[in-house]
Amino acid sequence: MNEQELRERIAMHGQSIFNRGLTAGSSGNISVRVPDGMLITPTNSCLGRLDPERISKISNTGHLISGDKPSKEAFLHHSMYQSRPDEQSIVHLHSTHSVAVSCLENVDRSNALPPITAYYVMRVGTLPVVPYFAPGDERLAGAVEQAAKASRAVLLSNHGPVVAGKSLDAAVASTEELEETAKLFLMLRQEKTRYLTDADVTELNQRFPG
Ligand SMILES: O=C(O)[C@@H](O)C(=O)COP(=O)(O)O
Ligand SMILES: [Zn+2]
Repeated sequence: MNEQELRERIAMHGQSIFNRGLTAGSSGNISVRVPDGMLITPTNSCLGRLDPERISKISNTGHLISGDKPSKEAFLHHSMYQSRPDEQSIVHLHSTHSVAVSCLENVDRSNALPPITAYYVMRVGTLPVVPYFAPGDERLAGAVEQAAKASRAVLLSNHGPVVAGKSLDAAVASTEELEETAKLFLMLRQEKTRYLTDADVTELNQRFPG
């Protein structure tokens, strides 16, 4: 996809995400790598009403090349790309059930969600939880960079998910699957539940690597 097509696809996904209530107001941000840096949604923009021409383009050193002022989380996207050189896109949302899990006191901070379904294991895998810092706090960079070495998805405490993918479509699909699994996890909290076993997870990772 060329840069113009990527801009249009960011706007298309933003609108779809917003229209389905997966993030509200001006929350969330989306980025895609381009050869000379990244495209990222402007700060305070509503994902449902993005203008492809105004999407920010920033260099690999963090300088604005064109478009509106970038998301305040651009540094966080940059850190995640550093940890995951094969990933091409990152999505951060305030999707309700994922945010709810990020607020639980006794969540497993090495992996917030159990393997409930095969598709979750294939699309997300593990979900380390990063300590709380205010949005835009640069201390998030180091924490996310470290956590993302082992997982394409991280959960920011009392905030929400950040998910990388090998394409924009893949990053969006993984973020949606994470949200559905967070919802199932919360629905099943009072129920005796059979999660997938370690052997099931190993088999899935062998059958569907990457
Ligand atoms: O929660 C926040 O403030 C940010 O993480 C966010 O979701 C939206 O920030 P901008 O991308 O700067 O609009
Ligand atoms: Zn946020």
